[in-house]
Amino acid sequence: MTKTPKDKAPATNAAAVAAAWDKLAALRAETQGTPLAKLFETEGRFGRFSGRLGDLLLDFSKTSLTEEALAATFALMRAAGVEERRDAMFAGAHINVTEDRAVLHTALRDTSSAPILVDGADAKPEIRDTLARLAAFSEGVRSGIISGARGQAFTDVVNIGIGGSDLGPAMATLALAPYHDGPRLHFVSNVDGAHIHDVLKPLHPATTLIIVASKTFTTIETMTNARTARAWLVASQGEGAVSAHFAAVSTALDKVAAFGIDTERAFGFWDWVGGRYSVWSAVGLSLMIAIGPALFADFLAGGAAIDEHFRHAPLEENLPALLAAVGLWHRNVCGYPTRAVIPYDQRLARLPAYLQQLDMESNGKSVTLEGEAVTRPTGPVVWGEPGTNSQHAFFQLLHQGTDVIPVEFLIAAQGHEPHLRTHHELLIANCLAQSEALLRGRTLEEAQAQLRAKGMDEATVARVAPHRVFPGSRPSTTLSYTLLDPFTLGRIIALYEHRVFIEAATWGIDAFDQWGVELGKELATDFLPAVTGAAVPKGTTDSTAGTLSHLRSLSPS
Ligand SMILES: O=P(O)(O)OC[C@H]1O[C@](O)(CO)[C@@H](O)[C@@H]1O
Repeated sequence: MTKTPKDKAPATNAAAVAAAWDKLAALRAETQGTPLAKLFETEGRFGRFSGRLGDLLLDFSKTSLTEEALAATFALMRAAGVEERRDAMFAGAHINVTEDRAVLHTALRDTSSAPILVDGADAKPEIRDTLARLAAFSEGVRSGIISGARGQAFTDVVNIGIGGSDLGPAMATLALAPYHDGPRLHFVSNVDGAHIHDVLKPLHPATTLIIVASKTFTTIETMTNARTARAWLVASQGEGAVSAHFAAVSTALDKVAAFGIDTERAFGFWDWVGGRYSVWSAVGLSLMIAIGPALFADFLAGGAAIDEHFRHAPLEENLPALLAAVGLWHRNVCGYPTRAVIPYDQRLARLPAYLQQLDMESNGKSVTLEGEAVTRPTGPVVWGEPGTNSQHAFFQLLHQGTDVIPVEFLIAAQGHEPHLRTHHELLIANCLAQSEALLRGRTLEEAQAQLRAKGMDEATVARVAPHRVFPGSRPSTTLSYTLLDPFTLGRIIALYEHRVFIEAATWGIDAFDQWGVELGKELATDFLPAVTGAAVPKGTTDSTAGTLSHLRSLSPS
């Protein structure tokens, strides 16, 4: 695709954008203070404030969005050029302006015959070819045809990567545990030696395959862990075993070769796939080995189904747009700085961490596409833990703390353990009860009545009742679906990807770079010599120098 100035700037209408923000602020002022429960007095709220796609249901009726506010949010998105920017992304325009790159992770899950042009060349043949090589390799490992240096089948696979080269496959592998029929999967990401030590300790080198996943193949954590794994393998199997026991996933295949990994075992991807969007690419190799290429194809198909929907459904019926509308309303209009993601699914335990990178690395930005300071808050803090565990940890603050924290619940109608149906019923009951309780709260009068009903004297009622008041009107959304299968996981991830995209496009920021992280990488490299004995870099504060000197005095000589 030819780069034109049009690629670099979305079609925004500044006056209309400003008017839409003003309208939203005015609508908020009108309705602020109205209890959320009161909104349900108007019949049909659930129907009007929910969106469906097949069995996916996004219920956002437990938010303070009104019909007018929702319409104003869509007007804002349109004025900000969200639809044009979406089309530009799918067309391969260089919408990642600071890195001058196309953004086409969606191409990885597009199995249609239509070509996808990246800088004038069809990307599809290479995508198909890589997918076929990944499938052949995965099947080989799963069947034992591809084996270790001494002919033993691989029982364990260790993916070494960090950030997008770890979180996606690690999150998805746990999420899809019921579908595993391949070797055991392990993930090493942290440069803390404890991580690789603990992962490798129970494994046997003769039956372990190591996948080094790194888009750049320069990330210090990954390269350090890869070298440690190599030494671990060589110590017991000899240098000659490296080619049989290592595979790599990267865009830098020259660096993979320089590391000594066989080119037959190297799987490429492209600079138009951002790290945090790369689980759909060869970075998903570990997942494919765990669940097999056919189910991996289902996972891709789930993503593609949301892409289709995102491209063609009007914003008013578009699930990513509905989720983004809630996000923008909460972040910018209501001023809530964080949002909690609470999957009522133990196997989605890593989803909050995955979404943290997706959302916060994408939208943690303070300048616009034009390089000017933003004038409104951008990405919120995203955090969470699975329910019901989180109920016994931080839900106290969600219910009675001084901050309003919108919650995004996820729940399946079915679990994978039909013999434990009671557990799943309890899970659903808890999820729904929490969203209802956050919404309704409990008034002082209700608290007092409850205590009186328990036979408490008036003095105790007066003392205890205030502590049992819940303000309520705490917003939440609930995403529900049949079962967390590969297709649905693909849909959930793509849904969130496009939500992040829409929010970024509305704010006019570049969601696809991560210069803030690059800064940390540079500084750590500068500090390494000082940790091992050299002088601290010039300009280091007393604070850092003092702590470093303390650590050095305590480290083994
Ligand atoms: O895949 P790589 O190049 O090793 O990078 C790992 C991660 O580092 C980052 O650049 C910064 O954390 C992420 O965007 C990326 O997913």
